[in-house]
Amino acid sequence: MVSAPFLVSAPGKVILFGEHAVVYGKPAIAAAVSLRTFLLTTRNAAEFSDVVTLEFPDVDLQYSWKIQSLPWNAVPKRSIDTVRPPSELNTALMEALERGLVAHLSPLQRSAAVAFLYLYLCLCSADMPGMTLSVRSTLPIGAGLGSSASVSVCLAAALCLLSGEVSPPEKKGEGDGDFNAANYASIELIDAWAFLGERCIHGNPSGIDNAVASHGGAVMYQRMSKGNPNVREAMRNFPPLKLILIDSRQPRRTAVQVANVATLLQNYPLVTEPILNGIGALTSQAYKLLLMPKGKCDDAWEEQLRELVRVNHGLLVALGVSHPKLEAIRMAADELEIGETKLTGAGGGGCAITLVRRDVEESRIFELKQRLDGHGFEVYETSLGGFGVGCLFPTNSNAAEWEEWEEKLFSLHHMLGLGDREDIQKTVGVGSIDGWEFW
Ligand SMILES: Nc1ncnc2c1ncn2[C@@H]1O[C@H](COP(=O)(O)OP(=O)(O)OP(=O)(O)O)[C@@H](O)[C@H]1O
Ligand SMILES: C[C@@](O)(CCO)CC(=O)[O-]
Ligand SMILES: [Mg+2]
Repeated sequence: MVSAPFLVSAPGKVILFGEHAVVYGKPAIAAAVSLRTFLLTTRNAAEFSDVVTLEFPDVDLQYSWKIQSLPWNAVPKRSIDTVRPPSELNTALMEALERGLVAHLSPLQRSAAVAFLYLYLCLCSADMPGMTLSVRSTLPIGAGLGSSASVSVCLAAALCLLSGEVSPPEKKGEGDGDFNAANYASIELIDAWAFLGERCIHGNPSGIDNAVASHGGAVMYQRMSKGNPNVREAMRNFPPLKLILIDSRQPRRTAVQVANVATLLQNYPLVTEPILNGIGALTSQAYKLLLMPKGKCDDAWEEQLRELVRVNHGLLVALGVSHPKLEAIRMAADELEIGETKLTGAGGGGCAITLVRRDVEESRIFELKQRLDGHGFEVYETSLGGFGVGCLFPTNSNAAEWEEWEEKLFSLHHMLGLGDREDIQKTVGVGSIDGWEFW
């Protein structure tokens, strides 16, 4: 059990191949991005010791609940011989939460508040002191980069730390290499709780987004049925890919896009199943390509990868999850012969990625960026495959910085503009403050 204040952080992700099909048990490939969510947990002052406060300034939400008035009676009893939470939400608890506690909030705010309350009630107890949990993200919200999963992972990590379900990361010992069994168990537990947060936010998640946000790096992920453990293959020697990440700035909700594909599958199973199988098959091909030793990543290799990007996007269009703005991005990149483009994440708006040909001159990339900017789209600079969930505690040596970034992160109570985002990344970014520890 740790005491506040402390900070946790988790990354967003880019899905390179396989979104939507991954919900139906097909493989998908995703990597962590350098844009991240940060969650600060602080102890409330004495006059607020009986409330838990949630501050989600990115979605304009600040709300306090009296701890004693929360529906503790509806919380399912945990089985004493299982550490991991069940993978299904408890219906009685969900009903108790949605009945009155969050009814007045907008859908954007409500799903995040429900995720928080669900995890808080399951992981904490009615006698916990009053706390404030403040969340800020440098990820665009609802744009396909896994903002919901990075929030869920941060909530799960903070609440697991508060309740003592996980301990802060252990320093890796000599001979441990990258692996430490206790840290691995902690990440698995945070991931499992975050999956329930994702369920609160978008109904039927595959689990790939929270897996990447908690473990970091790049993974091939496959959801298994009938209680079998999901496949999560870390892809360690992920080749450096030249990607442009573009946000169409068309808002959409993953829950809606996933539900639309479910309806298509229900109405036209004979048509939709082969599309999902096709996405699964092309992802398996891409997986083999991405595992090739560096020496074999020649022009032909690159060409095949780009082809798979193009086919993947075509199949997503067939599923009905593209958007005219995403098509405009794809057409601009096609016209300038920059590479192949696909939507990433749930689609219906949000982001696209262009896998850039290695031989393209910088001037053409510059022109693409200018055209996209003219359409009001936003181009992100990000690197792939970074750290997963981590935490930072104030120490004597970082006390001065602690105050500086706390101010930077949490005093800006408005939606992030690009300037703010870059500023925050630079100031608080993992790697720029000493003391961040990763499980
Ligand atoms: N910074 C944030 N503060 C509070 N809530 C957030 C924040 N970021 C995301 N959320 C929650 O996540 C929801 C958006 O999640 P959604 O799954 O629709 O999109 P995404 O995760 O950005 O994209 P994708 O799932 O395609 O990767 C919001 O409605 C909100 O509930
Ligand atoms: C659309 C989807 O496949 C990816 C969202 O990032 C949904 C999921 O896997 O949970
Ligand atoms: Mg999401």
